Amino acid sequence: MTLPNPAELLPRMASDLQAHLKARNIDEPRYIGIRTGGVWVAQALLEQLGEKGPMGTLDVSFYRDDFTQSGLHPQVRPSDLPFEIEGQHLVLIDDVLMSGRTVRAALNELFDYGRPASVTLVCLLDLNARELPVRPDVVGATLSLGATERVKLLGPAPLALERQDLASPA
Ligand SMILES: O=P(O)(O)OC[C@H]1O[C@H](OP(=O)(O)OP(=O)(O)O)[C@H](O)[C@@H]1O
Ligand SMILES: O=c1cc[nH]c(=O)[nH]1
Repeated sequence: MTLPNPAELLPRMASDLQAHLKARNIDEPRYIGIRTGGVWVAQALLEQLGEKGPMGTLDVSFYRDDFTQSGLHPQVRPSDLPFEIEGQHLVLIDDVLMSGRTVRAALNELFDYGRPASVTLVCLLDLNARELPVRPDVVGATLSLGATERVKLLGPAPLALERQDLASPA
């Protein structure tokens, strides 16, 4: 399986996002990346869009539905949302969409800050393996992996995708 080069996906993602926002008359959305990989994609996307406004970052660790099983990861950092959530149009950005559970956790966290006017979801990769009714509005590429295959985004710059096989010894 050949993995796409994120740099080649970003220009179309940026133009698809612009078209999506324009169709909904959304002028000044607030951009939020999900740590870790989603923040790197958000930074690259904002650069592509020529957007200089503040970007929020979300760490959804405390909101994960497997939190009690996985415990607290040593690298958990607070979320940083340098703008109001209430009434705003949000663009939520992540690197990979697999089960949809990370996005569910992100939405729960965001709604603790306020009631946004809308949330647009952007993902670099959709792995076509959703367990929840979560679909990206803008997607870089869709891949179907084997049962033991995973992809990892390396970053922050340059961005690259790496294939991993859970069945192979580390
Ligand atoms: O749709 P899901 O099944 O929830 O999977 C998608 C999530 O998995 C990865 O996060 P991870 O927790 O590995 O963190 P990372 O971004 O720090 O690699 C990825 O960055 C997505 O956020
Ligand atoms: O392959 C996968 C699945 C979930 N999250 C990732 O980052 N990669």
